[in-house]
Amino acid sequence: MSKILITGSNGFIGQEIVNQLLNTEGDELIAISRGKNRVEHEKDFIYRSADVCDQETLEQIIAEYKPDTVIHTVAMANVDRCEEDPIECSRINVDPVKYLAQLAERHNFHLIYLSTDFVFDGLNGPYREDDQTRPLNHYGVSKVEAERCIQQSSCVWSIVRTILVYGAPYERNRSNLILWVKSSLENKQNINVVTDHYRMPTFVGDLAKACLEIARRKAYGIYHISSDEIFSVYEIAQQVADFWKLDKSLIRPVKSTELFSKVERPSYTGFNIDKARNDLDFSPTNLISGLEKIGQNL
Ligand SMILES: NC(=O)C1=CN([C@@H]2O[C@H](COP(=O)(O)OP(=O)(O)OC[C@H]3O[C@@H](n4cnc5c(N)ncnc54)[C@H](OP(=O)(O)O)[C@@H]3O)[C@@H](O)[C@H]2O)C=CC1
Ligand SMILES: Cc1cn([C@H]2C[C@H](O)[C@@H](COP(=O)(O)OP(=O)(O)O[C@H]3O[C@@H](C)C(=O)[C@@H](O)[C@H]3O)O2)c(=O)[nH]c1=O
Repeated sequence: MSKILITGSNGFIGQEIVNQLLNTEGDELIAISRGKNRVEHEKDFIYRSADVCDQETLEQIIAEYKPDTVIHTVAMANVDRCEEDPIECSRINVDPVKYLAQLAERHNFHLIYLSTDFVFDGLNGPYREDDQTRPLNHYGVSKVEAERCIQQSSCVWSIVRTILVYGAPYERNRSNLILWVKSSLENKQNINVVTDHYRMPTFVGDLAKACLEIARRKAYGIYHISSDEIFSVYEIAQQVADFWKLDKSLIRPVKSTELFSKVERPSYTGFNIDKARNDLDFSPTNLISGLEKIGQNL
């Protein structure tokens, strides 16, 4: 039996990984997040409320439970907040990763780190794993720095980059792009949606499955995990309206410069996912199937 420790287990992606891991046999789970545990499951698991910026506590937890793998999802993932407070962004997004890489060297575990398409500038997508990074904002800079800390260490590592993750969240009060569009249109609210951001949206179940496959297969290096369909965010909103038969006229097309005056985001990302297909048998959920799955879970 392998021991997998997940940081950020109360987060959108963390909760999905926790549930998938508990729903399959074979691995033992240790979960860490800041507050009280917010995942209830019929199967017991070890939960420790801890701040990953607290190095002493982190080392004590690693030394006590001796995980084989650590999946690190914790981040300040609000891009605007990262821009407003780059010091806090670096404290949460970089420092714990640097320390986890050192712990991975000392305690011999496989470190799996969640990263993003925002490491790229959006001028040459879809991107391959070895393409040159060039982040446009502080969030992206912090993720590149964290990636570099891992790559420069001698630990055993995987970096999982992903894009605009959506799905039915375990906690019903949590939102993401699809649920925001759906609920706004249901409530007859007008929304401004960008026509010049192109993404390959990622179904959260696919991402969690890929992280666990990487852990189980000991697949090392960088992995790009997303769908393989490129849409503008405006097209995604249109598809949501079509799928749930909502009023499309409430969706107002706008340019990103009208919406985001301070923080630049990459225009055209998307990933080449051949490596994940080959090494992990990764097979992405398309947007319509993702919407169907959300519909079944709401
Ligand atoms: N969501 C997306 O579309 C994408 C996400 N990613 C990456 O995936 C990862 C996970 O994202 P996501 O699940 O959406 O993020 P969330 O914000 O939903 O989850 C982050 C979790 O980390 C916890 N946390 C934050 N700071 C600390 C800390 N100091 N110590 C312990 N726990 C902490 C939070 O706890 P609490 O709830 O208690 O505050 C929260 O549960 C991130 O690394 C992000 O950069 C990459 C691309 C796209
Ligand atoms: C708030 C808002 C966003 N959008 C668009 C902008 C963007 O393309 C998309 C999602 O906007 P958000 O501000 O939620 O997220 P944003 O910060 O753009 O998205 C990112 O999240 C981080 C964590 C990542 O790592 C990325 O992969 C990425 O998907 O929706 C609108 O069109 N209208 C709006 O009112």
